Amino acid sequence: MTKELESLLGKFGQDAQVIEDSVLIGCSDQHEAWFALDLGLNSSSSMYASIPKPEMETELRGSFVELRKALFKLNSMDSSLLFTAQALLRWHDNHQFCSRSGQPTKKNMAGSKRVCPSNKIIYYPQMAPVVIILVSDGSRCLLARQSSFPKGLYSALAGFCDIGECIEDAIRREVAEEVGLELESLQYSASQHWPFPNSSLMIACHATVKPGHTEIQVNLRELEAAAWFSHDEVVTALRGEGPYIQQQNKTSPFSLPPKLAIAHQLIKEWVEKQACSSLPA
Ligand SMILES: NC(=O)C1=CN([C@@H]2O[C@H](COP(=O)(O)OP(=O)(O)OC[C@H]3O[C@@H](n4cnc5c(N)ncnc54)[C@H](OP(=O)(O)O)[C@@H]3O)[C@@H](O)[C@H]2O)C=CC1
Ligand SMILES: [Mg+2]
Repeated sequence: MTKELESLLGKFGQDAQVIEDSVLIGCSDQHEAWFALDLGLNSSSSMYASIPKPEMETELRGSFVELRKALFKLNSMDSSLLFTAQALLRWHDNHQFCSRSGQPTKKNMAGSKRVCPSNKIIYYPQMAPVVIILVSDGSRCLLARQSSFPKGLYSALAGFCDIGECIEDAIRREVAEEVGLELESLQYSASQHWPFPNSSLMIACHATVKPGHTEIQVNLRELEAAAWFSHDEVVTALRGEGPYIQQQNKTSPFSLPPKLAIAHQLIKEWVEKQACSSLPA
């Protein structure tokens, strides 16, 4: 495989030395190590900037796709490898220098850390903890959208944990800040590594509001809109069949995050719980 990569880089006039910038992202069932290498095709300042993207696509008989867009097509194993690759390669790119000495840092072979040769400080890749919460009032769930989301897409509330905060406090604060609601109960669901915008550890929970306390006050500095959605509306959106919703005098199909996003799993879990609780005893 290294030979194939050397020959590919050679075709584009690149030195095989760049392979040393690769990072270990996993291993196959047959114990073959998998590495990722950033060819820097999108960066004008990169040392690989001379590699023309269209020619590389022709050579590899494929096309480069933005990772966020690929989310709609990938399976969970490929996405997990690509998420690790994206997060780790970006971390190395952003930690080229020691923040104490200003000297260049050096990557270890696997790419699991960088060391400053002058003062021996070790830098490890970091993930920011982010809480993601699906709030329910018993029969409806609360979904919100930011202006940067694709039209009509609503997701669960999310936010970065502040320093010194536990997960429970971060959840209660984020929900209060973004929609002005007070939570009654919390239940952990699952977690996910998420490489956007940098490496985050998404911690997903279900939450319920105090009975009768359902009035939303949308914080328009953080969100474009937030609303309660019924079980039927969410089921229809999960099937990809709308319904249409009114948004800034325009109608857009109401849609939910892609299957690989933990928000999708939280929403699906909520729908299943609702269906079970409505069954006759
Ligand atoms: N996988 C999934 O299913 C989902 C993932 N997400 C992810 O969750 C993340 C957080 O959601 P979001 O609602 O944006 O968060 P927040 O509600 O915390 O709002 C984002 C703001 O928080 C501040 N902030 C605090 N700490 C950080 C940090 N470590 N990195 C970046 N910004 C920070 C920034 O404010 P300032 O600019 O004022 O400094 C930023 O603009 C997003 O990155 C998103 O990709 C969200 C929904 C679903
Ligand atoms: Mg938020």
